[in-house]
Amino acid sequence: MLFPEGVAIDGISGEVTPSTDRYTKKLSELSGLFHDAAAFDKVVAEGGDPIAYEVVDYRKQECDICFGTTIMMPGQVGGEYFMTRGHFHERKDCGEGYYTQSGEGLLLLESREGEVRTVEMKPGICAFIPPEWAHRSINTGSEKLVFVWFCATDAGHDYGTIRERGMRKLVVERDGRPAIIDNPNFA
Ligand SMILES: O=P(O)(O)OC[C@H]1O[C@H](O)[C@H](O)[C@@H](O)[C@@H]1O
Ligand SMILES: [Fe+2]
Repeated sequence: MLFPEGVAIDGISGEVTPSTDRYTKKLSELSGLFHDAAAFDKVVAEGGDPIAYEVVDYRKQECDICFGTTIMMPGQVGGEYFMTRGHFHERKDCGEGYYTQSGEGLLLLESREGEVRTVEMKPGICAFIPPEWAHRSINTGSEKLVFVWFCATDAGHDYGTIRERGMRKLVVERDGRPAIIDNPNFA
């Protein structure tokens, strides 16, 4: 039987207390994601394989909804900002919400039909991710980007589609500001 509880979420650190699970993605685990492979190898080697992001869950299998935080470090690879892998949900009826607590970023979304949208990520903005839109978050700031996400417990992740062909757009720094450009490697 499940019991109600208040879960503390620290909007600066992203810590969830109590949490049920967590994982850390080191930059080296994101091989193939960034357009500049040589720059990627260099940042991994010279930066001591930094943490790119961490995900902390509050998830109970006996319940339909779950939530947690994603804590994204600032950083760049060949001018491209640190980002998450990006995924569609396995369940085609499942959307998601991302409520930014601190930092600044861009949520890059791509529909199955190939339409691209971005939603600004900053404190006070809750991004609505409809079903069947792939989503990738990108830390465009110089601080941690911390957001609370909530979705169906069994939404599932389809990483393969984005891993194999990338997303249509990249988010890079141009003149000190984020710019959305065509992905030259999009296949
Ligand atoms: O799973 P990624 O695409 O690497 O993104 C990292 C994580 O971001 C958010 O927290 C989502 O709600 C998670 O479901 C996702 O796993
Ligand atoms: Fe998701």
